[in-house]
Amino acid sequence: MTSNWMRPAAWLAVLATLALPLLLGLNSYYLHVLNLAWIFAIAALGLQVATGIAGQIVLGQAALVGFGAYATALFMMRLSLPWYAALAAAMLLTSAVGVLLGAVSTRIKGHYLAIVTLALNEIFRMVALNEEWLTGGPMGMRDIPTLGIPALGDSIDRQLYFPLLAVCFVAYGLTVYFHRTRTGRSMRAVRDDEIAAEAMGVDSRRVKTIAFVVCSAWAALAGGLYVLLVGFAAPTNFTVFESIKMMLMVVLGGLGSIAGTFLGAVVITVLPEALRGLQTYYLAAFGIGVVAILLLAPRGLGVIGDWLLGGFLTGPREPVGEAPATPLNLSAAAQAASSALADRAPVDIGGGVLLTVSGVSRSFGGVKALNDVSFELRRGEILGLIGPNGSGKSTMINACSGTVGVSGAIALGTDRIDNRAPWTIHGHGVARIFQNVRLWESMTVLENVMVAHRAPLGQTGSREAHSRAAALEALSSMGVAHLAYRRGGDLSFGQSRLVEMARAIVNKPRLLLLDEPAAGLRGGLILELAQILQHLRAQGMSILVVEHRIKLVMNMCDRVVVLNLGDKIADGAPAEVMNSPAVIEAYLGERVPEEAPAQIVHKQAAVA
Ligand SMILES: Nc1ncnc2c1ncn2[C@@H]1O[C@H](COP(=O)(O)OP(=O)(O)OP(=O)(O)O)[C@@H](O)[C@H]1O
Repeated sequence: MTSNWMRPAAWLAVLATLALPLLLGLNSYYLHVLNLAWIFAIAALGLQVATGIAGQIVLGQAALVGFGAYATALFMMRLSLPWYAALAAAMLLTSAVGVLLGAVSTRIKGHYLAIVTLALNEIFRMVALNEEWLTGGPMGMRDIPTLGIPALGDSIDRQLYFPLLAVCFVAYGLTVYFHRTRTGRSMRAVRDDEIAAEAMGVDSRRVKTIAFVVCSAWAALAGGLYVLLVGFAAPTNFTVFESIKMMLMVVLGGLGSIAGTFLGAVVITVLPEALRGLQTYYLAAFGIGVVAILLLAPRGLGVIGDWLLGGFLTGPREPVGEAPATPLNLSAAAQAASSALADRAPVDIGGGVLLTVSGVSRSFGGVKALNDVSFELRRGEILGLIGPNGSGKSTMINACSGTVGVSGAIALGTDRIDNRAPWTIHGHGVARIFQNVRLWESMTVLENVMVAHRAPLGQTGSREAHSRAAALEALSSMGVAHLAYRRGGDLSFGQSRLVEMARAIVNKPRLLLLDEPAAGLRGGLILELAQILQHLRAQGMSILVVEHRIKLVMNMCDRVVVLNLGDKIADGAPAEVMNSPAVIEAYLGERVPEEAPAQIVHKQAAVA
């Protein structure tokens, strides 16, 4: 716990340290190095957004900086634009390159994308060297008008010291704000787990494109400021070595840490200059210095930077409920559920069909995971989807949520949802939980739920405040509001499961797809969960639930569909289905017609 005065005091110390070089009259060479540090800090910030925040590895940032530098110079020299218009135009043009990179990233992922972005350096070098009429070739562009402000000092480095620092701070401030917006959260969700993000309504293509646009815009700003400071641009200023240096700034600053990036940029720019006295050994000493910092602070300098930013990164924190005495406690939520149920008329499940699955098939190599499966789920119904291991249950949940493609048709009401993007299906009112819990581990529990929330159209007031309130309400209904500010990765399996449930119900979906919701929960909690599902149904949600515990299925479900080796083998009321010889055979591998459900339950108990 830090005292209230420590953070403001640290900020004052940081600001004083930044002002000191100019106030002490440091010579122009050192001021130049620091000016380059502020400029590199902006370029590295762009890289941090794409790589650290959105998880898209970019190894060609220097090419984007160079593109921005040349574009700024060309706009000023060939089109006679004033510097600010040239800089803005260069940022726009480089952002268009970002849009292209975004399009590429939807097709090429991970390390392959890194290789593609590495090629950017070579493409830039070839064009800059060979298109002499445009770029000046190997000699580059010289005599670019620099940005002098004579009133601020005798040399250009003195004049631009504070203005460059101010631009850098504005860029960092905007990015910190962006980090906690809906788009910033979605980016972090895509980075942590893209499949879960898409299933929770995040359009990953859009989010990645925005990340590349921000990355390119900040790169172009850095490139433009660079030519305005030094007055020239040559291919050798923007090589693959510079790209690697910027990646080093991001890694040293801590992947995902905005403030850390600034510290990383300062260290990587200033350290080699400070070690110049070692002459031929200075690069070796620089390398050793970087390794030493990473050994001492494996999470990067962001640990310091993020502490300085404190609440700015996560936004306001409203008080949340006390942690219950036991680690997990659903009883309050279950009690609320049962009293709400007592107040209601019995649910009408005769309100027509909500989900229609017709002739759905899906194969993985030679394995037929689903084979011409058809069934219906009525509005207000809890439909159990059961079957032995490997029978195709999860594949069916994946097909209904858009995570896998299928042949055949799946319709929600009158809308076809088969083979549609997961975020489109989520927009139709379908939410899910995964068999293996998939929270976004680096984000807080509250952020996890807020990512999935969609503010209704015509909503008055702040969308952000509305999302926070809805997320807290969903967490309360699952009895885990007290975990709101814990990191997703710090929860037990059972807690994660309940948070995932809260994330799924935050929009009050029309259809809830639950893949083994009781897995990882203790006995008492399972019964309470069953009560809560009844409550959700009473609120108008229809539920398709995969469950292995037959007793729970018998208690909770209105109807049951049974799969075996991809085929549908039964469909009907639980008791009737459990007495079906085909089901008994599928579960027990033998024909035992009498007391069948009891035997299946008994066998499960023996296995458990
Ligand atoms: N992505 C995939 N790649 C290859 N095979 C897959 C994939 N997903 C599922 N399968 C195969 O499809 C079959 C059905 O799998 P699925 O996970 O849908 O079954 P399940 O009924 O949910 O099983 P469990 O109860 O064990 O979770 C299995 O043979 C599985 O190995």
